[in-house]
Amino acid sequence: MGKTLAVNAGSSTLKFKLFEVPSEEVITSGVIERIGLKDSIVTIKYGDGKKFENTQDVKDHEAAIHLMLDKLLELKILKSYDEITGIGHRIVAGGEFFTDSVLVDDDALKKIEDLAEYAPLHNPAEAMGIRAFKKILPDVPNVAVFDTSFHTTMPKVNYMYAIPYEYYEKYGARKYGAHGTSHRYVASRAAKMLGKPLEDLKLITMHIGAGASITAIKNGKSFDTSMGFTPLAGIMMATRSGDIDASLVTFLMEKLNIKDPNDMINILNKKSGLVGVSEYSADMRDLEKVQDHNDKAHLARDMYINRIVRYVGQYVAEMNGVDAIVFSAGVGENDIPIRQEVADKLSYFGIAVDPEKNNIRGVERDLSTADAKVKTLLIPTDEELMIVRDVERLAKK
Ligand SMILES: Nc1ncnc2c1ncn2[C@@H]1O[C@H](COP(=O)(O)OP(=O)(O)O)[C@@H](O)[C@H]1O
Ligand SMILES: CC(=O)OP(=O)(O)O
Ligand SMILES: [Mg+2]
Repeated sequence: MGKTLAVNAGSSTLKFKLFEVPSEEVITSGVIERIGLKDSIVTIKYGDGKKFENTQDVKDHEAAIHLMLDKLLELKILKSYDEITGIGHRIVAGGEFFTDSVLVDDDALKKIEDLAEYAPLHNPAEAMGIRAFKKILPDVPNVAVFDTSFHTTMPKVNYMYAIPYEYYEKYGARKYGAHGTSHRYVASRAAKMLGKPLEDLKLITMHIGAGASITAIKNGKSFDTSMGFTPLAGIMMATRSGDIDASLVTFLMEKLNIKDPNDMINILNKKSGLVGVSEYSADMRDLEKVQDHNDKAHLARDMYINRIVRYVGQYVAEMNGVDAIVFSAGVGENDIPIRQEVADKLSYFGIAVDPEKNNIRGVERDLSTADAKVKTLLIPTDEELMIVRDVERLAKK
């Protein structure tokens, strides 16, 4: 018996769950949303139905980690940190180096920090989280669970870029993808909901939150995914551009008189996507509220939908078919009109969502109409459960 904490640092959020192990009972679950924006939202569920909620500014992930640690004691969820017997950390980039989760020693931590170029918005904050725990609990095992691991099954034809081959060999310039822990989880749930072995299915899983990616899963394995060398590629996101013509980078650097390429990448990572186009907000909730009288907010939502539809179409073609599509993560679990519009635009494939079934947030449900040829599923993701299982598997070795 023990308590394992799963820490999941996203680009705009810090999520955490404290589990009783091995029962996997959730003792506490918390989320700090809108990190770095005005009015961050802190929600912690604990005890028998108790809930702590507060709106306060949380300026970065370091502040979020400290807030989480303080609240665990303040709310008397823990008497002391010593009750924690294992910690699992979500790490976005593992490159070709980490094909599975690992127990974090000094070498692994250094490697995670060295991989920062592969996920600049994520790995530094996530490594900082590991360091924070190593400091307060030096003898408790930390396990790193990588977003990229699930995608290591992608065939070469799908992960290679059409650039000189030696850049792949020398520098690891290839597609790695992200959100693998989430895609893996929702795919296994989808197989259960469909009552079929995962190995027999073609699925398209849409993890659409602040960061967003779409994965083609064939025979239970990641076959292709929309994120690239870093999580900047693929569909449009909260603050990230998604796919653009690479020539725009140098063209805009010249126009904007930008000398440091990192400053340009920073614009594409942090000032683009929904917030860049709408000039209003990175949060879909804000855009939904104003879209009727704000043309740019409306355009941003329409572009977001268009990019999802494009990728689903691409993956239906690449897998030569699809059995089900899955909506998950912040937008996928909560934005009812976006789910409906995406499905309506994909009707050619036999995708059809029943508006009544779709009128729901955050629960597992088959949203399809009775005559839909391809199922549409709503599956809330649970990266933390996958993380805690890997802690159990590796810390006991
Ligand atoms: N009720 C809602 N309606 C529409 N969008 C929502 C809603 N709740 C959350 N979201 C969207 O989900 C995003 C957060 O997604 P999430 O997957 O939790 O984040 P992260 O990518 O940081 O892990 C928010 O930025 C917001 O756009
Ligand atoms: C990889 C990534 O974009 O993660 P998140 O959605 O949590 O920001
Ligand atoms: Mg996330």
